[in-house]
Amino acid sequence: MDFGTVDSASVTLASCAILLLLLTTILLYLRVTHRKIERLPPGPPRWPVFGNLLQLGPLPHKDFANFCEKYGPLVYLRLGSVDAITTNDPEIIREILLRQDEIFASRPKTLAAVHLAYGCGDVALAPLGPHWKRMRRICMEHLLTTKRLESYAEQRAQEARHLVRDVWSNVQAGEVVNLRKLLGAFSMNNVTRMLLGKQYFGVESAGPDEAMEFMNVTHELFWLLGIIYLGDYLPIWRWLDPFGWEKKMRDVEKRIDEFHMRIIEEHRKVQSHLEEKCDKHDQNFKEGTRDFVDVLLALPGEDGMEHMDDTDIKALIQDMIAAATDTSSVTNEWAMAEVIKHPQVLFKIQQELDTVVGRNRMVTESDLPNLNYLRCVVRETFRMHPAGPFMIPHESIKPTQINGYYIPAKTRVFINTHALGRNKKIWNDDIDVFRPERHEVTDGSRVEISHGLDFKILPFSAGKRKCPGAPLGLVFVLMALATLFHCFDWVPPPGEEIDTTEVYGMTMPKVKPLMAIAKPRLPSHVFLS
Ligand code: HEM
Repeated sequence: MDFGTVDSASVTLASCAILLLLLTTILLYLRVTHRKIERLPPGPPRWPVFGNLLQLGPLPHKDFANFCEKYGPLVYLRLGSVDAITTNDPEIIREILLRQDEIFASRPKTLAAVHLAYGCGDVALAPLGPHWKRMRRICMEHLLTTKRLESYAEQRAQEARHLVRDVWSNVQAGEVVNLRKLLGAFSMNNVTRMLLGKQYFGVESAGPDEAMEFMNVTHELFWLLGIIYLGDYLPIWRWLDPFGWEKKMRDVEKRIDEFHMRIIEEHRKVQSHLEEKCDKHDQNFKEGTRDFVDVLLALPGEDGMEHMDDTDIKALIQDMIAAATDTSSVTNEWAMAEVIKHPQVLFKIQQELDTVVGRNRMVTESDLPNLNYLRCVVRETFRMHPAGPFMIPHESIKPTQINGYYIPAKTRVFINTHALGRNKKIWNDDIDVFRPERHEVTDGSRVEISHGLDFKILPFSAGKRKCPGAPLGLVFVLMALATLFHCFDWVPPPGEEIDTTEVYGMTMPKVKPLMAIAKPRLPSHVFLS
């Protein structure tokens, strides 16, 4: 044995290890001193390892709002191993979403995003980069175009009539109306008809087994996307996974994928049948009443591929279902709850509807721009009950500064829209009062339901990541509300008050489903037409 050779090998190995240790120490030291030199925004004191995680309760948007109250409009938090900032201030929001959009328009790679959005291969949860750009362009240029959305107008009108018919049958049976159930079905049917060419609720639905499976799996998907999973902040939590949430994510991922795959296969079968029957270049075959899956199946793929990858199609469909259904139905339920709680608001909405629409026909989409008071009601609903309290969290891609404070790369950004709507510096003191009149305009112009120049409300966000479905989302909201307030009078069930306690999640609904009594207010021929 050559002891000399062994010795020199161990010496080299030991030197490498020491060098590595030294380098790591220097890097860590530089990182810490850099942070000390570069002033982080103020924030609550932090615990070792957990940071501020232990200071968060079941309603984190309220905890974050309290931090802003105490430490100022821009607050730094350490959530386990993750840097985070939160704000409820219009100027700082504008800085993040517009002036520094290039830096803050990415998304954190959370475990829910990895498992439930095809490895972040969708639009909404994808990090900033060429894939997100391509998927968003497909949404804007092929799915959510004005022309395509107009082609579904008749389907939407049918769903509005279904909604009225469902309430009407509750009235005939002397039953209390479960508005959560009906508004959920209205949004879901509108979305699935447009996306998949199917309805899952009502008389012409796709069949009870498929509808039930779809309902169960989407319900679990929404819940998992909404939870704050500690494994995203404390890597050790993932080894333990004490509540089995990561296992649940993998289970839902599998079931959703099987569901989407079945839908794609069904569409392929129908398409090849149609191709056999008619000329491929026939305009009717090309345009017909194509749903989103048909459109996506006909698009070319990347790098000269004839068709889009199935995974990309599934990721897009998944995104649209998640982004379009709960957002609109939760907003509708809140608006109905607040209006039923405030009969004087209901009275003013109905006065406007009687002037614009009259009492001899149903509301149509062309009436919606003329309902300025109802538009104020929707703005006020978004102020008090934004669909998602933190929208979808953003992430910074490189270090930057806001108001002279250092913001490290990969900082998670929680824009607190719930607290923005209750920020006393921008709203009057009556922030907890539902008062649509605060949004009224005096120059006769149309009330806009967007962030506007002042960023006082932020229903659909702004900048690169702003909601691409905002015009459609607004039609879902305005159409359901205008129809229900026009056709019926509404009161709470006898002896009950409307409860407005909320539960935290990706969207934030009322704890209890909204129940109310409806009374028809139009002549019966309008209902029967
Ligand atoms: C009332 C209804 C709706 C509300 C309140 C709403 C609100 C939002 C918000 C706040 C965001 C996050 C923006 C950000 O992170 O900065 C978002 C993103 C998104 N929304 Fe909507 N939305 C609604 C309806 C819809 C509809 C109908 C669709 C499509 C059919 C849609 C598709 C999307 C998509 C794809 C994104 C992700 C955009 C991206 O990350 O690039 N939304 N929406």
